[in-house]
Amino acid sequence: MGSPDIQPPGELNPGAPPAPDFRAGFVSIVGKPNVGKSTLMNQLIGERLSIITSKAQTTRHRIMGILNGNHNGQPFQLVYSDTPGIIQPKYKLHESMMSFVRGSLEDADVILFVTDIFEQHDEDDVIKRLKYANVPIILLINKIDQASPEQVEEKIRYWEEHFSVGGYAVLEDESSEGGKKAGIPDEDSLRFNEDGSLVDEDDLADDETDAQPVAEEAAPGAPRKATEIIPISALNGFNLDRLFDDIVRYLPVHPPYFPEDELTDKPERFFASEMIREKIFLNYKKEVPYSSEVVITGFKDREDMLVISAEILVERPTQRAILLGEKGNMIKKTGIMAREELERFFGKKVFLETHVKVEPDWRQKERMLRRLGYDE
Ligand SMILES: Nc1nc2c(ncn2[C@@H]2O[C@H](COP(=O)(O)OP(=O)(O)OP(=O)(O)O)[C@@H](O)[C@H]2O)c(=O)[nH]1
Repeated sequence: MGSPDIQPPGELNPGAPPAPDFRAGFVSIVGKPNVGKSTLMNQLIGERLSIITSKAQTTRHRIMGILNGNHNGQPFQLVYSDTPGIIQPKYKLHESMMSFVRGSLEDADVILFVTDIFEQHDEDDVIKRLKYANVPIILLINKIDQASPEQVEEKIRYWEEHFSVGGYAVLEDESSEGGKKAGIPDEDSLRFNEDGSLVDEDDLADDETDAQPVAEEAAPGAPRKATEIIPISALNGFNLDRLFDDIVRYLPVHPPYFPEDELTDKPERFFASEMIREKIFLNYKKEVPYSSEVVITGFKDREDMLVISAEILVERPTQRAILLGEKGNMIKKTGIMAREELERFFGKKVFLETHVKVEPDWRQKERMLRRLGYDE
């Protein structure tokens, strides 16, 4: 099963007024580090906007990905926000990262709370942040490709107890039929009543035929719970059609926020620095990736190629030595990998030059962090 099948926008003509039933909204993807938030966003968007590595805390910024489309006749614009994994801040950098999470939750029309099947973390800090968000929260159990149906069932039960389903109640409408999935475990067991008990599909059958989507708000100020729980595999695209149906259904009726041709709120330079940073995460161990930051100092779009200059900041001379490697071997390897990735992303030949510079304690310096774009 692949990513959601989305029709091109069709009636979204620039300058033309949007359809009266146009739906648009902000969807925030939040959760602990390394649970698969960036993988999910890239799958939902169909573009590789967010960098992905197997190391925790790869994402440092809030990255918006914009998707226009037409889903079962419903024109929509989705503005996804991939956010840094929620952690207890140790550095000023972490505080800024957490302020991106806060900002994305304040804007959200729908929240995707991503957990993974093996997660042993204590998610209380995530739940605390979600408690009073008065919008639908879809709790996703990711990486189920690595689990048995029994393990998935067990995890669903765990989440029913810890963040039980309730709040926004949405009835199925006919248009979602195609999006329903044979899930793991079977789909019926994933529909819940407000009290957290399972929905009896036979009871629903009569109502479903002419039911319209209904979003029932939780009482103002009441602590929020998950609106529903969906097991997924972001990597394999499993259950993402079903998730997509639900996201579109929860979107408010609203005109588009961004022009149709806009893919993201971030400039090209941002993606260039992120791709170089990703290769640093892949090639170096321990503190080095976490102590590194990439600043694009030159970005020239020539007819035949992109000429990109990047400065890699590290905190200590020893880290600079590691980054460079013996006779500059390591930085050369990283540069080649980054250049290849940049060429794929920009669809053009790239000339990349990198310099490694020591900037002591940049992660702790407010002024430096502001310069590096760590403010909302
Ligand atoms: N098996 C499996 N692995 C997955 C799945 N989704 C993500 N991963 C892997 O999990 C790791 C972390 O994925 P990311 O998407 O970077 O996770 P994240 O939550 O954005 O991480 P942070 O940036 O640290 O917050 C990567 O190695 C992914 O390939 C999945 O559905 N199945």
